[in-house]
Amino acid sequence: MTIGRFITFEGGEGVGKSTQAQMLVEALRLRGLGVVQTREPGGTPGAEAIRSLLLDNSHDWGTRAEALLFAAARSDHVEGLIGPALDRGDWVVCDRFIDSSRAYQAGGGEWSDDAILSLHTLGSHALMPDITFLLQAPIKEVAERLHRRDGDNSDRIGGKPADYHARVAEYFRQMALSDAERFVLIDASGNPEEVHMRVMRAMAPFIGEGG
Ligand SMILES: Nc1ncnc2c1ncn2[C@@H]1O[C@H](COP(=O)(O)OP(=O)(O)OP(=O)(O)O)[C@@H](O)[C@H]1O
Ligand SMILES: Cc1cn([C@H]2C[C@H](O)[C@@H](COP(=O)(O)O)O2)c(=O)[nH]c1=O
Repeated sequence: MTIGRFITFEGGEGVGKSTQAQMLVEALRLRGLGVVQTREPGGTPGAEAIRSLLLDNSHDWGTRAEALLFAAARSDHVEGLIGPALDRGDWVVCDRFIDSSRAYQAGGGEWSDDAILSLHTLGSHALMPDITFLLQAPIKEVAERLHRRDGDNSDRIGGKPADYHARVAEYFRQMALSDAERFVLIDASGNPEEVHMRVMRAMAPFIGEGG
């Protein structure tokens, strides 16, 4: 008998989070588990509306408004979807969560980690994932994937300068190193099936396949 777990995928733009989240959801469902698949910013109608505001290139939000909007979207998402799913005993697989705010708005931006976590306490009862997969792959490989998918287009945050994204990547890495119980570092290079195998190897103890 397994209990529902809250699993998040984190990492920089285009590293393969959505692809791996989808593959994990299918693998868990094949094992008969109830799984809710979701993403941030978004996941509920209210949070999806905030997503459009945040990522649309038509308005350049200041760093304060940006962090507050991400926290507001997350609050609606936790209250409307994630919390109820976990209460039912379902598994939740989420593409990005609080660690993205820590990496992008604190690591890449001007907020402190404490400030971001305080907003999370106010907005979302400080809910933390049970397992966080941090996907990492060489910049060149990821750039090729992004170019194949998006051409020269990017959203407001994806289009920020390379040094911003380098700070975000380093912050993700530091978070993972300082919380090795929750984070699992995944080598996201190679084809999607190879990456999925690495994720499933790390999942084995949680789904009773640890041998
Ligand atoms: N292991 C892989 N090898 C090659 N291509 C991949 C791999 N994983 C994902 N892709 C492709 O790379 C692109 C980015 O993948 P995906 O959308 O899963 O990344 P993401 O991290 O969720 O992106 P974003 O940060 O923009 O949401 C997609 O076109 C996807 O099909
Ligand atoms: C949750 C969250 C996200 N972001 C940024 C990261 C990305 O640039 C976009 C989300 O789009 P994608 O579908 O994952 O590419 O938003 C952020 O800055 N802070 C956050 O908390």
